[in-house]
Amino acid sequence: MKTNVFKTPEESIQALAAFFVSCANEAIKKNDKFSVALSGGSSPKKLYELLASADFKSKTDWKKVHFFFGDERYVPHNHPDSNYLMAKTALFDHLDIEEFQINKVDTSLDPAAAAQDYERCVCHFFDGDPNFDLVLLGLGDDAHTASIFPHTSLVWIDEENVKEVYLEDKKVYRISFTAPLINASKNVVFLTFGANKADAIKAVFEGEKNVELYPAQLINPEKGYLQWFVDEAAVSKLKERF
Ligand SMILES: O=C1O[C@H](COP(=O)(O)O)[C@@H](O)[C@H](O)[C@H]1O
Repeated sequence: MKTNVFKTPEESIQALAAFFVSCANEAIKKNDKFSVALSGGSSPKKLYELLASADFKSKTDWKKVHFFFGDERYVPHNHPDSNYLMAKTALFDHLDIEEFQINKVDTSLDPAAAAQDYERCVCHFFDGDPNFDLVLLGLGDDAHTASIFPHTSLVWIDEENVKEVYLEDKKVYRISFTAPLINASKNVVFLTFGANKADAIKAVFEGEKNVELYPAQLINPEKGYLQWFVDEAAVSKLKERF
């Protein structure tokens, strides 16, 4: 595991955008395609906008990039909470790509069927043996990642790759990659910044091992490479400094 610490969120995002395109270029050179699972929430929006900017648009062959979603809110695709809509507005709309390159969760199905359908979609893309070139993740203030929230059934899933989860407190469903699918990836990257993430980072890095309470501790790619892109504020509570 490598932790990359930057002074500001902007510097973290800039470095992650550079890593994204180098990872894409390496995969395209080797396999003629690049598979990436995007994260949702608020943190990655600026990353997607940067990737869509003139500086980065020309740095990889976007026609060879296949986009998936590490988690999705169970809402229609035009709903303001939709991770797809955020990525579309910030990134897809600015790239010269085809619709088939964007693998979205079918939220018109019921939650369990949507998860099964997305599981099939992922398995089909990888001929039954999913291993993404890159999975982008965020970290919630409560140490959740993707939609693997504390004290939910998703923490303990070890068979399925994609699963629905009901969040009792928010009264909503989400569809999420499971930890085994994420851990089968070649590269896994957390983008986390801001002082509001300092307690969650401290718990994940230096807290007791308790995946039920801190689900992000589940992330440990078997053969892949785990990296964190963080700012100084996010790691300000750690005893061990980088
Ligand atoms: O709910 C979500 O939150 C996490 C963290 O999001 P952030 O808004 O605090 O950056 C994110 O990884 C996940 O994809 C998202 O759906």
